[in-house]
Amino acid sequence: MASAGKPPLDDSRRTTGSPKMKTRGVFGTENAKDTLCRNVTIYGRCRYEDKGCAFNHDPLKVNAANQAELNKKRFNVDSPSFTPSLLSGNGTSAPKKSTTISPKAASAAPFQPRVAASSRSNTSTPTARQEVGTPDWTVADVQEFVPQGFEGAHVGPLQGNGNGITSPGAFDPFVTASTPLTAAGAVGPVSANPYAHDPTAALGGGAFFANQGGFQQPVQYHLYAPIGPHNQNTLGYQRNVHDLFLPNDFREELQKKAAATLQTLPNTTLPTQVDYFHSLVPLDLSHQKNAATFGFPSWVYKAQSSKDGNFYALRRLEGFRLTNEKAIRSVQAWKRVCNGSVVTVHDAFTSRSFQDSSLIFVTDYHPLSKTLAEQHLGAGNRFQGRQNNTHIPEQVLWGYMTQIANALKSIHTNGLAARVLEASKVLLTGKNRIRLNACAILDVVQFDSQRTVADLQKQDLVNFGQMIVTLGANSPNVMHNPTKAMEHFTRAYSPQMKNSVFWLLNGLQKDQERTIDLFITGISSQLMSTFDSALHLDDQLTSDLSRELENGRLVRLMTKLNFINERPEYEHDRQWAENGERYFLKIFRDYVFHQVDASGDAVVDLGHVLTCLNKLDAGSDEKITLVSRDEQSCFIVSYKEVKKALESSFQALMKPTRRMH
Ligand SMILES: Nc1ncnc2c1ncn2[C@@H]1O[C@H](COP(=O)(O)OP(=O)(O)OP(=O)(O)O)[C@@H](O)[C@H]1O
Repeated sequence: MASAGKPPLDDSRRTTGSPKMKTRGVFGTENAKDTLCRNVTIYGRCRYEDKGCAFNHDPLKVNAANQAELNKKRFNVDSPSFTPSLLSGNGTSAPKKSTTISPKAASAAPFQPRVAASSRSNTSTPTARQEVGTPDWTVADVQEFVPQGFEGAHVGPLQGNGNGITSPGAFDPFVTASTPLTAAGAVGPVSANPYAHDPTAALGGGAFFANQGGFQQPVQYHLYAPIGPHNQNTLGYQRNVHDLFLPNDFREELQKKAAATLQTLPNTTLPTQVDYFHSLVPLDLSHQKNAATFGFPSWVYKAQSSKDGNFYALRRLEGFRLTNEKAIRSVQAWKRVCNGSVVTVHDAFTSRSFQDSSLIFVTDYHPLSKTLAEQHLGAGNRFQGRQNNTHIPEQVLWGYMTQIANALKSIHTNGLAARVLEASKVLLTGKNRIRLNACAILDVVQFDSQRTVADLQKQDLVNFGQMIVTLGANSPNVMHNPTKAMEHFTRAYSPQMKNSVFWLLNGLQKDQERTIDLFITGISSQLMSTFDSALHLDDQLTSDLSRELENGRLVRLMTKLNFINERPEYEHDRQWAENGERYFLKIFRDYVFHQVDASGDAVVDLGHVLTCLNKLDAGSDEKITLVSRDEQSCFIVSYKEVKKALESSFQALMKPTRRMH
């Protein structure tokens, strides 16, 4: 039942008493007469109007004073509902808008779900809902109110997951808010988020996470599910809808990457600006400080550049103090390393934006990439029992070796050494596609090291070998016992692979010259096979791309049509009127999109649409019969004529003087 002090709802669904309903009854019955009945807002009328409903049923009568009062209570960025619940839970005051909400947050359209509005109803600003929220307060929205996990953080007990871990609506970029959430709050692909265990740890760990449960809305992948006739049921010349677009998994992968790239964290306590970067999003899967690789704890963020608008990965070395200016200049040489197997380095600078002295490296950002350690050695796994370190097939390992050899060739040719060659610093950016990451860092941090480049390059080869053995054994610590590690490797892989790795491991021996060039010569047959795979992939991508080619053309054509059709400012223009020469463009639109079948049902046939648009684009001589909606006019026109009308109408539209008459 609707709780006291609120308008009753017509819809029986509403009577089940959503938890939000209880929080929304802020109007006392004494001012009910000044309050527009919610049923009027939602359904246009109220069944209880004559049965004692105390609320106002005439929108015009809602007095202005009340309106002003309501406007004052409108939801805005300062409203508590925007306060991350973990912060408020900790008694931390709501961060100020100016310091916490990035400029991007306001315009982050893809992540501004309508359901964000429903989260408002969960907090102390519900009054705005009825009057302000009508445009997005559709009946369809009514049911879904607030994701459970999010609500729990405010008003209810914490949500528990199957592992006994409580998650107060922890931020998860891929949890949809538009789909009704389960009790665990997880729908759709869920990325591992360490902070879901312990949100406060994020604050201490340098990665300043804010609780944004239910804020993000992923792309609705299911809308593209390839349901349709199977190929064997169709004739050779027939096409399925999904034959016309990118393959599903590839499209989904690209969309996920785009979503990850555009992801923002509006209420984060990370700095709003780090030099010329803004909109920081942490990428680390663990909040534990680890200084093993660089001698300083490092944190990785995605950020957008205000110089060029592109997204970059920022690696921050916490607590680093630059003592020698020359050190940071060594990054210049790394900027020249342009290689498909190395994450490109763009810049390095020191920063105090994190309230300490930090060193920041700017590199390319590769959305949704994992490290090889995460992929094969179980690093970053939230649940120990879930480690799934499967044996890496020999062909895949050769692929990795080829790519690393390619990277080292380029680095060594530039007179540099990778220095960091470990599984946690190699990024997997696509299927079996890897890139060396974080190479330039030790050149700055250990600038004063006495080792020569030649020496460091030799060390690279040894590190390379050790990494392959570690990956082959699927065990991060296998190199603690090299003999056992090699025994295992010999059992699992071919003699050629074993010999290559053995050669690398002995890179420091003085008796023989060992360079990356020699190694590449030694594995040439494998290079050919990797090269061939790359060519196949290239062919595949070219063919996938060509499927999309036509779509862009047709979108442009449809855009043109829509620019012209039914422009309100031309309503009384004879050129556009019922007898005007452009009138049939409007009817053509009906012909393409609004046909009905014999029983009056809409014809939803993509094939028909594509055929018509293609013929229009080509200006075919084929004639079609266009009948007006009132069936009073009938035109027999060729596509060629429609095309001519489309072009001239569009040109007319483009002329600025057109509206002077
Ligand atoms: N350039 C980048 N583009 C996209 N993601 C990246 C980039 N660099 C690192 N990452 C991601 O950031 C996360 C943290 O990277 P990092 O190199 O710190 O690895 P790590 O596993 O945390 O290692 P460590 O424990 O040594 O800090 C990883 O999940 C990695 O995939």
